[in-house]
Amino acid sequence: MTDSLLPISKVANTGAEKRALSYASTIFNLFDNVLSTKQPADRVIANYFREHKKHGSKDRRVIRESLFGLFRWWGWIQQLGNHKQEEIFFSMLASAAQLENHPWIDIRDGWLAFSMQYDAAKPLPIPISESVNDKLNTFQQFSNIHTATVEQLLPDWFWQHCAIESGLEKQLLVQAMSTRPPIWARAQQASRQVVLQKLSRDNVEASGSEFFDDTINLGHNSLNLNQVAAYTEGYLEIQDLASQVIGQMCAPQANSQWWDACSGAGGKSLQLLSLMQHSGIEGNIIASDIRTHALTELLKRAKRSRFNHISIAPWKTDLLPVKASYFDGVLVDAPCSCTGTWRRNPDMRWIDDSSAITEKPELQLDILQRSAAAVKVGGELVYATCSLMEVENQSVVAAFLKSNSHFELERLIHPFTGETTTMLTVWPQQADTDGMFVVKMRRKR
Ligand SMILES: C[S@@+](CC[C@H](N)C(=O)[O-])C[C@H]1O[C@@H](n2cnc3c(N)ncnc32)[C@H](O)[C@@H]1O
Repeated sequence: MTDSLLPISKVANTGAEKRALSYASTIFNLFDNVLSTKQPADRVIANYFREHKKHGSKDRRVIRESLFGLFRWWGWIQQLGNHKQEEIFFSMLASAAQLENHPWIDIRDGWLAFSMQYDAAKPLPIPISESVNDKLNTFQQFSNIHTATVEQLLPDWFWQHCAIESGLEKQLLVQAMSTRPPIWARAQQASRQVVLQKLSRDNVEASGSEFFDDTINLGHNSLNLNQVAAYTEGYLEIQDLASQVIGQMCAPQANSQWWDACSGAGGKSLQLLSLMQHSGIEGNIIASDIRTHALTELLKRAKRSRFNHISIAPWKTDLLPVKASYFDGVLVDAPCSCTGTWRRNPDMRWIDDSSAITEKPELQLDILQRSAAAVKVGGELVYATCSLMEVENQSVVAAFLKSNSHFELERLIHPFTGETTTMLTVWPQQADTDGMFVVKMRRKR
């Protein structure tokens, strides 16, 4: 990471102002690096902390949360002006801290004191409600930018590709996209009740979910999983609830043969194994990916969770790495724009552009076509993405079915809304999750 310096002329008079200046220059460095290199903020911040060991846990939290706050509200605060100008950057930091209701009021007020909005007679109100409309009002008053709108929190190119038309639905989506979802996980190798007891012994706050009987909600507290016995002993896997919907829609039968054609490090492969176990005898899973190191990680996770019926078959060429017409089920969890995971990575909505969406459908259709050859007659083909965009979802499936009339769509019941559909989108606002898309097709002949 190259050092990017905020030109600071302000002089700190109090301890809080000194800390505010010091945090501001670190956050500016990170923020400017993310924008200029277009590398994910998570990676930039992890590299920075690896190289700068001086920061304690509170520093790390202030820096991390403030950086993510800037990206979460960037659609509004970028209208304050050029972030490379000192007073403007302080205004941006103070706004983001206020919109996020950060608990470090002294730091926020330090930034406010150096900002172009500073007026000693007008302290910032705390806290503001979680409603995105209330936040918009507060921002408009603070900045005097009365043209700011709720939709601006997501980039224009997102709206150009998004099927949502109703104003209310848009608002609900932005409301969800402006907050972080809880950490969702799954119980495996034991009932949820047993896993919740194990978590409680380690003082980890957790609860069940009404939707699936193995889902666990770990809330918003940050966790060091290596100190959580339920995790190290393989009884707990972190997996967003929307992602869990995909395994649930696969609904693998006992003793069935599944191929996870884009397995990555195996989030869904492990879920499929766990579901098979629930329903009786564990079947077999073969996991494939073009990234062999992800498959190595998958084998480590499977070992920790004591799942034996899994093997790997990396894609080395475009030729099928597994037997043709053999599997009861094939899951294609295709590479995509990841717009459904923007709640956890708010930087991605500003460092990506529309090519993140428009470049993927050709590859998605190609992987789906090639993988379909592995499904046996009567077997199932599941296509999934963590995208919310029609061009990566419904359009890819329609193009596939047009030239593969031996497959037909199956009906699915949306687990959060009860709606029956053939093309199931999980929207983040439905159950406080990421966004996902899933379709199930059956091979007729
Ligand atoms: C959405 S991720 C999969 C996530 C994974 N299923 C999980 O649940 O953790 C998509 C995966 O597709 C893989 N991929 C990309 N291009 C591919 C290709 N041409 N063939 C097979 N896999 C590919 C990526 O390496 C990535 O791991």
